[in-house]
Amino acid sequence: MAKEHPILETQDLTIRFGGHVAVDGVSASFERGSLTAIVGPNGAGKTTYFNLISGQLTATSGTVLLNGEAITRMSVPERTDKGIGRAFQLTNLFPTLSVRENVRLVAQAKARKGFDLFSVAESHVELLERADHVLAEVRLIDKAEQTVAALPHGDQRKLEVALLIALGSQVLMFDEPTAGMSVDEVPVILDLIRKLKSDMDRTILLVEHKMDVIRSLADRIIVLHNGALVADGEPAEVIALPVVQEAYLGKAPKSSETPEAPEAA
Ligand SMILES: Nc1ncnc2c1ncn2[C@@H]1O[C@H](COP(=O)(O)OP(=O)(O)OP(=O)(O)O)[C@@H](O)[C@H]1O
Repeated sequence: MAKEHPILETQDLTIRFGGHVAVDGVSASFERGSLTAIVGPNGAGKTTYFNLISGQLTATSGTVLLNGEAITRMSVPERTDKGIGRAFQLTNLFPTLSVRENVRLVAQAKARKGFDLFSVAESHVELLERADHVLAEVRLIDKAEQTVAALPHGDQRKLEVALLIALGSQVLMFDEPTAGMSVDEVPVILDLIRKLKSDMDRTILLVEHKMDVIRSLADRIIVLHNGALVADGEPAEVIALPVVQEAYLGKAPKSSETPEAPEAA
């Protein structure tokens, strides 16, 4: 049997801004159902790497593959259609409509896009059922009737994730998902991310600075430094590396220690 492609892969992915190489030959592959945290000091290239995957930026060289298909030159909407879901970038919430209607409208738009002569258009009831299924998945079903404008911030974020799922996102990307959240909203969103992985087998990429968040969620950590991938492995193994200790805990590596990765690129 042919080997299954990793759901997402970057091969020698590079972007230059003038003379500055912000992402420098990053090769990494992501298995279905995995949760990978991408870490590194400020300016390491984490958000730029995200932008290259989701399409906000186009690589100078290298390739992004989704299910084995090159998406490197595709626009953001094309990548979204293919299954890349970047969280908290949606501006198309309808604040005066209910939570359920918001999800239904996205499910409907998605169904229309996939419509062809041989497919059967889904009925309104089927779309509502689909919407409720997604809302149950993100633990927002009990708020289905509420208008979006009345939702607390944490629930609006859940709804945004629901919309990505309704759009068919296979890879969910979170760039500092707890930034700007109140203390009681943080566990809500962390719990959601955990459930997306464990209950729904989604593939999750997370840019995060907070080590406690990373420890509690990630099953793999990738470290970027000056745009390059310098470490890639299990959380405990990677966190113990001098390069990570230095960047996150302010501990300078001893001169005898070389910041080598278990699986350096
Ligand atoms: N559009 C751009 N034009 C020029 N330089 C850019 C652009 N986007 C990013 N950079 C530069 O690329 C480098 C990587 O930036 P990036 O925002 O990806 O880092 P980061 O690891 O996400 O940092 P932080 O943790 O502070 O968010 C930085 O030096 C930044 O100034």
